[in-house]
Amino acid sequence: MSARLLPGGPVAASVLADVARRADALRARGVRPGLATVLVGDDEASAGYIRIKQKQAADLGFDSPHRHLPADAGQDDLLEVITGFNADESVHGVLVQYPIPGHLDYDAALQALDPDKDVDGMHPVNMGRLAVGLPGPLPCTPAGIEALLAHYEIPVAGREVVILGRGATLGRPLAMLLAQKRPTANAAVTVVHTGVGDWERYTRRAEILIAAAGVPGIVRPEHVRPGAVVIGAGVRYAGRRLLPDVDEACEQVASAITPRVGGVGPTTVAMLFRNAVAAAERATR
Ligand SMILES: Nc1nc2c(c(=O)[nH]1)N[C@@H](CN(C=O)c1ccc(C(=O)N[C@@H](CCC(=O)O)C(=O)O)cc1)CN2
Repeated sequence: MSARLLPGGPVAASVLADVARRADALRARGVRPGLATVLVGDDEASAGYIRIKQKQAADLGFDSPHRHLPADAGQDDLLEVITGFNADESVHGVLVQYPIPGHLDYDAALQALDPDKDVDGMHPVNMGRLAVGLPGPLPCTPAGIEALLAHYEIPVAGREVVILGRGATLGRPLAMLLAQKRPTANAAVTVVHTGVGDWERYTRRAEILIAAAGVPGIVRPEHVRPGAVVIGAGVRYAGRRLLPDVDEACEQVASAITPRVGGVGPTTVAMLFRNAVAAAERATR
């Protein structure tokens, strides 16, 4: 068997088309959506992602003020930039590009953000909203995965979804999202992690297996139930080289699978803009 591929590009395009319509409607009533970005240090990959986001912002007609702090900036410098954007009414969304230099505290920076401007959906208030089912910005990669499954009409409701990985940015919020009572979710979700000695006992049961461990090549064909849908969401980088969690050979066992490059990744950026346009709509209602 060779699995059907599930590229993220068409999913992202459809989300961004909706964002473009909503941004046009905002501008028609005099509101230009504003997405601010913050980069600390000289990480080449992060600078590249910021450029992608700024280009996308320009294409969608967003303002995108940017602050680049030097690698030796202090926590106070970072907090000053964040509180400045919090107070700026022309800025509806703010993101601090991850990673930041090791001497800085990312969680503290996140907590300094106005939760209503948190376009990454990672502020504890927004995680809490997700946990209790209140509306709010959703973490981008989990939201991208839900959108990808819906786009390819892969039924999720009532099915056995196993997530390998319990990280705060991916596995944990994704479990909350896919267990919610909505037509594109409503699954029987299990979260397992690599600290569980026999984690493959769980992954082999999955009708939909989502690899979110960040361990290159950890999911091999023998860990996959034949005919399962496999979503590769966890990645590591060696420099700029992408090292996915899912071994290529899983294509021979799965019925459908995300490509190793161009799978979940592109949906993450689209969801960022969906959160940003929603923040602008909320702030100017
Ligand atoms: N504040 C944030 N920081 C970071 C995030 C984030 O969502 N918010 N995510 C990553 C970086 N990132 C966006 O910022 C990002 C990374 C990768 C991709 C992507 O589409 N990757 C492609 C592969 C491209 C390649 O070959 O390298 C893919 O997965 O197919 C999009 C966004 C960390 N920081």
